[in-house]
Parts: sequence; C-alpha cells; structure tokens
Amino acid sequence: MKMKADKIKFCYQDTAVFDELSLEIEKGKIISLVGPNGIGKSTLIKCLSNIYQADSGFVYLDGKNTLSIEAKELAKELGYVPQTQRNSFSISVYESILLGRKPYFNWKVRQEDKIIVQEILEKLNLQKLAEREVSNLSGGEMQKVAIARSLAQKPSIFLLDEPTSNLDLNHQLEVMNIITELAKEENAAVVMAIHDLNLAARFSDYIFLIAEKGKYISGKAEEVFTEENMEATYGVKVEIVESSKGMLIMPIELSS
Ligand SMILES: Nc1ncnc2c1ncn2[C@@H]1O[C@H](COP(=O)(O)OP(=O)(O)OP(=O)(O)O)[C@@H](O)[C@H]1O
Repeated sequence: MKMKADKIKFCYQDTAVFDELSLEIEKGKIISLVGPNGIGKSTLIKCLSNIYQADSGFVYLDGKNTLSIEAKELAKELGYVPQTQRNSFSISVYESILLGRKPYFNWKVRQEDKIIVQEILEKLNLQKLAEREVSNLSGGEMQKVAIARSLAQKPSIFLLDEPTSNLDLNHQLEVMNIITELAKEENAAVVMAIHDLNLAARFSDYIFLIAEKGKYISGKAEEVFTEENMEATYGVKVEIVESSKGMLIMPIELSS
C-alpha cells in the first residue's frame, strides 16, 4: 500500500496552514513529521487520515483518491492515533481496544476479534489495565491504549500524532520498538508527528520537516537535521553529535 499526498492545501477559515504540500509514504518505511509548534503537523496528519478534506490537491491510496473510498474500507487501511485526549464517557481499556476491530464486524463481536485484542493487550503489557476505565488512566497509559486500538484495526498505514509525547524513557523505547516492528516485520507504513528530534533521527527512514509555511525539507535524518536547518527552523543553535546509535541533536542556545 502506498499513500501519496499531491500538492495539498488546507485552510482554517481563510488562513492556509500549508499549500502545495506533497508527500509519499511507502510500506515498510517510517516517516517522521517534524517542525515548530503550530506549523501544521497535526493538521497534515488529519488530512492524510481523511478527517479533514484538503481545500485543493488530493490524497491517494495506491493511486485511488481517498475521497472515493468507503469509510469502512478506509478504516481497514488507515490507523489514526490522535494526540491523547481525555474523554469523560466511561469505557474500559478492553472495550476501547476492541473498538479498533469495528471496521471488521457488523454488530456482533467475533471470537477472532477477541483473540486479536488479547494478543495486543499482551504485546503492549496492558493486561493489568484491561478492566480499568480509560478516563481514569494516566496520560502515558492512555497513549498506549490509543496505540493498542490502532493495532487492533490492523491497518496498512499508521498515522500517529505525537505517539511518545506523554511517555517516560522506558515507554518511549517500548513504543518506538513496536512502531519499528510494524514497519520492518509487518511491512506497514508509518507517519508520525514527533517533537523529539533524537527519537525521530534514530527510528525513521525519512524526515519531513515543515520548516515554515511553504518550506518543506525531506530526506534522511543527516540531510535534514543540519545545524543550519535547525537554526533557521527553530531559532536555536544546535550541535550535532555522533553517538553509537546515530546522530544526536543537542540544543545549545537560542539564536541571537
Ligand atoms: N480548529 C482550528 N481552527 C482554526 N485554527 C486552527 C485549528 N486547529 C489548528 N489551528 C491552527 O492551525 C495551525 C496548525 O496547527 P496544528 O495543530 O496542525 O500544528 P502542529 O504543528 O501540530 O502544532 P503542535 O506542534 O503545537 O502540536 C496553528 O496555527 C493552529 O493554531
């Protein structure tokens, strides 16, 4: 499965967030979407997920315009994980993950769906939380449940909005390992908006930097995360350091 955004433009009221933005996402690859606060990463993820419709340009799945694909069929291909939101309605962790199976059953949950949820609870070490209400979980626990729900959906493309933002070091690595496994072993395509440039550099095949409105820089981490690009984009002088696991981006000081 291949996704392609072709010269898309999206506006809130009269203000364009981005324009002429093109992006290709291939199976087996992880793309990190990075850029300053408010630049449009979440909006782009929503356009790719078909939650928002681009004002011009289109998003294609294997050459087919996503607007022409039925919602239930699209839900089998695209797994969208939003930034964690606290909802007040009561639903257990188990039920929340089971909802990921909704595109596959009509009104009656099948044995097969329960087995998949059970496997995912184990994979993400969530068994102990299965009966807890989602609304009472910590931010990090909630984030893992949202990821678990998208895994239950078994999509071929994952669209993740800041999947590690609420997670401690241990859980960040756990989630990044799961994301890597999805891409490398299950051949899924992954697009994730992420602020942690070091995690992005280490775990992505490609980086897509929205540097400023209309300025997109894409390529391998070493090509995109240069001292010049970082200072121009974030207004911060950085030092690029080599570590045993690849490059590290060290913020040094604000540009004068
Ligand atoms: N529903 C909305 N109505 C109007 N403007 C919006 C809406 N949602 C977002 N925006 C604006 O659109 C721009 C892009 O927002 P978006 O959330 O996509 O950025 P982001 O790069 O994901 O930011 P962050 O890194 O802070 O999460 C921002 O200026 C934001 O204020």
